Amino acid sequence: MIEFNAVSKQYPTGQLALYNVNLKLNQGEMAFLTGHSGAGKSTLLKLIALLDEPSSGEVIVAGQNTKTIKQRKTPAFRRNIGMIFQDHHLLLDRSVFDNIALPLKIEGMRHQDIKRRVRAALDKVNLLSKEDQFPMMLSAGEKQRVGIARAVVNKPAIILADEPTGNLDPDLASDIMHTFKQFNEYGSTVLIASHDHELIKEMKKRIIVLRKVKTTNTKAGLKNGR
Ligand SMILES: Nc1ncnc2c1ncn2[C@@H]1O[C@H](COP(=O)(O)OP(=O)(O)OP(=O)(O)O)[C@@H](O)[C@H]1O
Repeated sequence: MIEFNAVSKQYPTGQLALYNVNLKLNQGEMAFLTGHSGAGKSTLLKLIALLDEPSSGEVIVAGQNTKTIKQRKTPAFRRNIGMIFQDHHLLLDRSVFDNIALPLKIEGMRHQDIKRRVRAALDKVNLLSKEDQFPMMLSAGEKQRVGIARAVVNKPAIILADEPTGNLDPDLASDIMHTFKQFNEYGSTVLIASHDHELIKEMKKRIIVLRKVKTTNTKAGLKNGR
């Protein structure tokens, strides 16, 4: 489902964020991406979601080399991917329902279908009773769950999460990880970048360790800690 072949990424500043990364994540798999701060975890996720492109090597997602995807096809491609960030990026002046409905409205879906899909997503993250509330009225864990509902409302084949539990206490963090596990059980391929080693171990899924590229030793790359 996701394949990196000899992928390197150098930012225009000259910073080498990834060097010679090889990785394969099968359809329906769930894995954690870990490594020190600056190891390139966010960069790797961005390359999958077409938010940036590799400097060299191939990133293959759902059978397509991301370099060959034309700009006008990018929105359709991204609909296969649900992305969750640590700071959920919710619109504070919109209700929970409207935040989650946004990607479907952009797609031009009919109101009745939007309602059905938003409620199904809210149900999956256990927030059905909060659809009329505004983000300011929610706890940190609830806000994060709204972010997850918005990312999965399109029923994406791939779910990517960048430090989704970074601001949460251990119980809430565990809850969120189990929510991801459920989406994986429904069939989505899930890749989560996280520093939370204890929690990751508890989840008993594959762990991929990214090593920070050292400027003096560009052979550093990715070690697959399966
Ligand atoms: N837009 C950018 N321009 C220049 N350098 C960048 C950019 N984004 C990231 N970097 C650099 O690339 C390297 C990898 O960054 P990245 O954010 O991918 O790491 P990370 O493993 O996600 O780190 P963290 O755990 O701290 O979030 C870092 O040295 C970072 O400073």
